[in-house]
Amino acid sequence: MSTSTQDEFAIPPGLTPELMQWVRTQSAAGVPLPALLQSMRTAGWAEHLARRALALPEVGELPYPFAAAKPQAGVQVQAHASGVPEPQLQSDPCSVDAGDREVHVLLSMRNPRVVVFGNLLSDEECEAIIAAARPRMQRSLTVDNQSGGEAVNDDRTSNGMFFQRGENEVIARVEKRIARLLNWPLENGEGLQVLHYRPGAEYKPHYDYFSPNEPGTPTILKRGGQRVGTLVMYLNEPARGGATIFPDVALQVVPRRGNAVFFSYSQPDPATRTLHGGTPVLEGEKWIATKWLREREFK
Ligand SMILES: O=C(O)CCC(=O)C(=O)O
Ligand SMILES: [Fe+2]
Repeated sequence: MSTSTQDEFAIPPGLTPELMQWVRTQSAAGVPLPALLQSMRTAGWAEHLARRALALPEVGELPYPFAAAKPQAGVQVQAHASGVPEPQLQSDPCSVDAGDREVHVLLSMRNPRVVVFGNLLSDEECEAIIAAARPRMQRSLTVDNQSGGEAVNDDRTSNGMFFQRGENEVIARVEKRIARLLNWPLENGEGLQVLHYRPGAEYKPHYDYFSPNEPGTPTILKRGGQRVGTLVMYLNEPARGGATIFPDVALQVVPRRGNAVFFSYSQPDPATRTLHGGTPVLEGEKWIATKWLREREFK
């Protein structure tokens, strides 16, 4: 008796036909899921009902396709098809052709959108990037009032430097590979940033997008718009500590040379659940290269 047509328009318990129609219209117009969720919260919908309407997993529940809930008709669960970088993973491949290299897919999470890649960089490329960055590292230390010496900065205790886009042959090759892997124009990428963490150094949890409420943000956005994605590439391996963590979903990515963690955010909003940080290095040191991706050309 039940047909797929009826299923498509079935109204989930606790929701109204008007609401579901609104969801379908908004979704078809390309409004991202985090924005729809926020609108429904603002309109007074209970969190579990708002999530039900959007076919989003309950807080603490596994995301689709692991959850029992199926997406509602017209709702794009893959809200990242346009507007943010996204690797080509629709056919569940074990590896992706990034032009000059087969990159392995090690983990794929939908909400937040996180993908862990293996074999993105060769050992030689990691070494070359560290060697070129090392003499240019800036110490992000502050003066310690107590000792008169230098003390580490509270939130970000690594040292860093930026390369120009395409600055040398290795950088240009890697940038081209990233553009292909993430289906995002090379010109929308910021210059590669290299960070070096010594024991005790960390990067406290933060968002990579520019907070809409900060006075300096409009000026920053003139150069290419918002950040919409991040690729953190591991250039070496600390002996202990130094993982990249996503506290909202208790995910911990362990640094492994040549691997990378990618995440995207379709809104500058905590609803994207892309809060992340680098835990303190406990033993050894940690080198990473970060590529931030903007909405438009970054000049
Ligand atoms: O050190 C890490 O693993 C995270 C780095 C990070 O958050 C960033 O570069 O934006
Ligand atoms: Fe970050």
